Amino acid sequence: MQKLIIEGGVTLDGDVDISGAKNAVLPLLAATLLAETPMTIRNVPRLKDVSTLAAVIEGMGVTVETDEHHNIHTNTATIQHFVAPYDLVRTMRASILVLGPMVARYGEAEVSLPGGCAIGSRPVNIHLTGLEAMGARIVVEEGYIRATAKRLKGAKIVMDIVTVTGTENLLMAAVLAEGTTVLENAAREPEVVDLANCLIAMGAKIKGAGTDKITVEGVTSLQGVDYSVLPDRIETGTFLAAAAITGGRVRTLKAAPDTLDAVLHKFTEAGALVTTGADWIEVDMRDRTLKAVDIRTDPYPAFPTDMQAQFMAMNAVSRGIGVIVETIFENRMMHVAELMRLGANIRLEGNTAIVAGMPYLKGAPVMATDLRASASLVLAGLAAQGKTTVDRIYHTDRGYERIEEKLSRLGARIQRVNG
Ligand SMILES: CC(=O)N[C@H]1[C@@H](OP(=O)(O)OP(=O)(O)OC[C@H]2O[C@@H](n3ccc(=O)[nH]c3=O)[C@H](O)[C@@H]2O)O[C@H](CO)[C@@H](O)[C@@H]1O
Ligand SMILES: C=C(OP(=O)(O)O)C(=O)O
Repeated sequence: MQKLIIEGGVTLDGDVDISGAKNAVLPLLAATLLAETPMTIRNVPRLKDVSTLAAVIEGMGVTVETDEHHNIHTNTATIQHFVAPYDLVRTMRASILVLGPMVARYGEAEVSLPGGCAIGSRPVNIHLTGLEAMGARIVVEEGYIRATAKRLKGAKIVMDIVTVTGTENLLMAAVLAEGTTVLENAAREPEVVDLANCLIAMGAKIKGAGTDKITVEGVTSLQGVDYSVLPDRIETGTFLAAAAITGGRVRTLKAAPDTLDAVLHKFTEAGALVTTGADWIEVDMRDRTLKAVDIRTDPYPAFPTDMQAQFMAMNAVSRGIGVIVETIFENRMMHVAELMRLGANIRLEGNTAIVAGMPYLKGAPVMATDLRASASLVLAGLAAQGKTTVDRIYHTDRGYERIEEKLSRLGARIQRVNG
């Protein structure tokens, strides 16, 4: 198993290129199932999750070619069957995203029930009731969701909870349904908008993406297009946090500043100098004091749960006390115990963490429990005195492309080792 070894205490300084967004490319790959002609997705990050979803659709018979320029080319003409198997789905819950497009276009789909994961139980009931409202017959047996429909029918769907992949799945189902679908209490995340923009380019009729009410007029077919993935706002935020936590300066290039308002506001509140251009963001923490901030996670445009752990690491070495409330996932505080192994002073009360900033952390062996927990441990390791070893970095590789190379170029002493 691979690990990251970090010698902390280096002030980071430099520019870093941001990759395409994991949470945008996954629904876009699923959307290629809707295309009757070949399709190209550009700015694809090289991530484990991308290869997993590519394997899911390839397993169905779709031709998937990845080139050396971060592009994926797909062709659904060769599709043979409609099953997303357990051994792939269990490694990545977002595989559920193939359900909506498959049942919409082919009238049947069989997707392993994703099950829970480290951060929460994460049910998919809203995906399923939404498809049922569109006329799909859903049967859950032997660990699989089997969905069938002659042709989906437009419906008014009010989602109980704001769900990102739920909104995306129902959006991809609605584009080929007969008649009008209205998705209420829809997720407003930039990745939902990116998917809608791609679907519109493919020929879909969608209004309201980016608001909580999305209206879709179904069409009978969609064509493949050439589409470039939105920059990853969470990778961006993580590298900016690396600047803040080491008292340095990092400029993230090929970024999308307008997707990060809530996060940038918190960097400013934490004492950083934040500057932006059309496609870059810089956090400068040199000669400034890092201050603890209060965070409450909520659906977009509020502060994202996927940046909560990284700000926890920042608070751990800041001046003052910061209160962090996680409202999206019931078990997304597993990094607390690991950060405490590095000397962080954190009191956990349910889904609230009270973090008292310490003058310094000290390196230690720690274990990643999930993707963003791993990012918080890397950040804490960059700030800590001495050596930190982060184990189980297969979590990191799900969502960060060559994190150690990108951080090394900013001056970090970090290396990936086997065993
Ligand atoms: C691939 C992807 O895009 N992943 C993101 C997506 O995950 P994902 O789409 O899985 O997260 P959701 O937005 O669906 O989850 C929000 C909350 O709704 C609950 N829920 C969801 C669906 C459902 O049918 N029933 C239900 O109860 C979940 O358990 C959770 O408590 O949004 C999350 C919240 O911003 C992010 O942390 C993830 O990085
Ligand atoms: C929770 C995350 O991803 P996923 O939904 O793919 O587990 C994440 O990106 O932080």
